[in-house]
Order: sequence, then structure tokens, then C-alpha cells
Amino acid sequence: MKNALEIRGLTRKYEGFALDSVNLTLPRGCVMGLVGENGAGKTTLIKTVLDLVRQDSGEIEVLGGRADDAAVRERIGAVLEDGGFLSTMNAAQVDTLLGRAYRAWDGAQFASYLDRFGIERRKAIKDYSRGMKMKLSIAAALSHGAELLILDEATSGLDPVVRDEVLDLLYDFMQDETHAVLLSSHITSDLDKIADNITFIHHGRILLSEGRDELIDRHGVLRCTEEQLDALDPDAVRAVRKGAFGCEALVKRDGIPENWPVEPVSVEQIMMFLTKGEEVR
Ligand SMILES: Nc1ncnc2c1ncn2[C@@H]1O[C@H](COP(=O)(O)OP(=O)(O)OP(=O)(O)O)[C@@H](O)[C@H]1O
Repeated sequence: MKNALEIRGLTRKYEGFALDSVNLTLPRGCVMGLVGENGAGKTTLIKTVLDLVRQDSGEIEVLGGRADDAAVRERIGAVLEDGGFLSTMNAAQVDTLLGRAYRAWDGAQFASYLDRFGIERRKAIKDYSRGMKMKLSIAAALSHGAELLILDEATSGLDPVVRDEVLDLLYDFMQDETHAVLLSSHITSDLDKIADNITFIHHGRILLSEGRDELIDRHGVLRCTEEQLDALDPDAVRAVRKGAFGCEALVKRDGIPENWPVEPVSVEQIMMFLTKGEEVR
């Protein structure tokens, strides 16, 4: 079966920023965490995939088609940072609106999510907490038979209990192995819990995109002197931070002699190295 998402050579330029020749593959059955600091280009990438922002060049294939095709859009569930609904609306009105917008809209399913989340149908969205707004958006995204869920910073600003509820929903959604999730976040601990693949974006460029377990297994942190660092195979060193008492390097384990003390690394540390390292290779 085709991948859920394939992006080839995607470019979108703004003044002072460019999403630059992005290539990305999200297989079905996979949760991909899109990680990057503020302004890295996560939202621009996601909005381009959703056809909310037009690309300058490149190709995007979503669920085997194009996102400007209404039949394809039906099969994408999107949760954007701002929730996307008018703040004066309530959940009952969202139900009516989306019932008209989506042929596959499942009002009973939406109602069951509202009950599960304790969302009152007549309360205006402007009076919701951030967590409730996010849950409403996710309930909507999950109520029209989506195969691909795209969530932009859906978990940031949520307390740990609500965050876990959201992650549980994603687990449920992924029980169907033809489904896929693209989840952007700068909270890497959320991604540790759920992401199969990690994609790092920095200044509009993809620095790496691979399985989370392989990423962690293949890399490590080495603390050493500058002289020791210079003696290493340059291809084995991905990023370096230098301090008064030596260097800290993100290294590829297979390029480092066996007796060197390479320590385990977390996704968070990899992100810090790749975005804040003095030398990123
Ligand atoms: N419509 C626009 N016009 C001009 N510049 C834009 C526009 N949208 C985004 N940008 C710029 O593109 C860059 C990337 O923004 P983007 O929102 O994609 O980053 P992000 O990784 O989602 O950040 P955050 O985590 O803060 O949401 C920023 O420098 C932003 O100012």
C-alpha cells in the first residue's frame, strides 16, 4: 500500500525564511514526530501538506493523492494550533457545520468523544480551557473516518493528565495499521512515548528523519578533549559543543573506537545538539 505521505523537494519561501527542498516519507502504520524549535518551519510544512499554504516547488502526495482533492481531504484529520473553529461557536454547532462539510461525518462518534471528554454541547468555545479546545479539535478530526492525522503542537500547553489522554487517543487511532500520524511538537518527551519515527527540522531544512529506536541506538554522547575529537573520523561526529573543560559531541557509535566512553543519548539531547551545537555537520 502507498505511503500515507510523501514529500519530494518541497520549497516555500517567505522573507527571511525558506522551507528548503524538504523530502519526507511517512509510511502507513507509523507515528512521525516532527521536532524543531520555534520558527523551524513545522507549521509551514504542515499547512503546505494540508494545502492551506501553497508551495513554490516540489511534490506532495497524501494518501496516494493530492490534498487539494476534496476526496483526499476527507481522509485527513487535522488539528492545528489555533483549533480552527470560530470562538463564538459551541460543540453542537461544530457538529452541524462538519456534518455538512464531510460526507463521512459520524455524529454519533463525535458525540461519544464529547461525552468522553466531558465537553458541554452548548458552551461557547471562547469559554473553553486550552485543553478542552484541543480535545474538541481532536474529537472533530477523529469523527470523519480519517486515515491520516496531522497535529500541530497538539500537546503543548496541556497539563500532563490531558496530554496523556490525547496520547491515548492516538494509540487507539493507530490500532488500525493503515493509519498514520504526523505530530509536531517541541515537547520531545511526548514523542518518546508515541513516535516511531523522528524528523528534525531546523531553519526550514530536515536534518534527519529516521526510526526513533535506531536514532537512539546509533547515536551517543562523547565527552573528550579537543585533541581527542580531532583524532576521530570526522564522519562519526554530528555536532559539537565546546566548553572550558573540554568538548561534548553527538557521535555515531559505529564510527567511534570501542573502548571510548560513549554515553546513551535522548531525543531531547539530539535536538539540543543539532539546533544549539557550535558545529553541526
Ligand atoms: N504567512 C507568513 N508570512 C511571512 N512569514 C511567515 C509566514 N508564516 C510563517 N512565516 C515565517 O516562517 C518561519 C517558520 O514559521 P513556522 O510557523 O512554520 O515555524 P514553527 O516551527 O511552526 O514554529 P512554532 O513552534 O513557533 O509554531 C518563521 O520565521 C515565520 O515568521
